[in-house]
Amino acid sequence: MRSILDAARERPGGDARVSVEARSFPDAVSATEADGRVPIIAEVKPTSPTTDGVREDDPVELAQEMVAGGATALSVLTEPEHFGGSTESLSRIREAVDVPVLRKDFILREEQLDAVESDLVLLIARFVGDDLEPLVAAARDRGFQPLVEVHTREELTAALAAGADIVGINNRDLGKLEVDLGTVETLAPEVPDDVLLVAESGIHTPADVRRMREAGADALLVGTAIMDGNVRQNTRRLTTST
Ligand SMILES: O=P(O)(O)OC[C@@H](O)[C@@H](O)c1c[nH]c2ccccc12
Repeated sequence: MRSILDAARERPGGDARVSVEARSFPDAVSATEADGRVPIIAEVKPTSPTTDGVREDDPVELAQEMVAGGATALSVLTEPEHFGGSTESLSRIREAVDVPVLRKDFILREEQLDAVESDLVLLIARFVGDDLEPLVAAARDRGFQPLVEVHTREELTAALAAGADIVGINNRDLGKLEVDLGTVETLAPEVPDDVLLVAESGIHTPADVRRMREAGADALLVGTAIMDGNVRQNTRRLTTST
């Protein structure tokens, strides 16, 4: 199989520039907090390089179950070759729910932002390098709320310099694929208070949720632990683990 990045480099952009009216993620996070729940971004991830098997259920039904379980927002993989995602399922999901939807993909070039509408769009600092600042601006110009993903202190510095106001700290090292929840604990103190901090990956139990919240995460991005089994119950268990 081609590497994720080789595949991403060749993926086309959209035919026309999109202009989205984004559902506010910060507002959704505040509303969840006011409701006494933990803000969780639940991820629709049919498969991944670190998961066994493929989940064949209708992605729209999975998404609706996540919202019924109290998810604040959804993350939808649109990468086709390694994660079983599609831009089409993202569009169908976004139509079917009211919560903000994050497009999870490996965007490297501005035109790739035009492949599909979403509320948030993921930009991975490690992969975009020096293009981060122009991509953040290009995403905002289209109405997207960019979520900039980092894993190291250098990437966090670059994300803040690029003007990111929603930062995801990935506990998974995308090079080695190893997960360490200590990543968020180490880097969270460096994130300014006016930046929304999302803890990503490797969060499985209510104890993990509490640990990431204590470290300072405003919201948590959870894939595997929600996709594995009863999606609504799994989401509920994590959104109520205060
Ligand atoms: O399944 P997990 O460990 O809960 O992780 C979810 C999410 O953080 C992970 O899918 C992810 C984080 N960053 C990414 C970048 C690309 C693809 C996937 C990801």
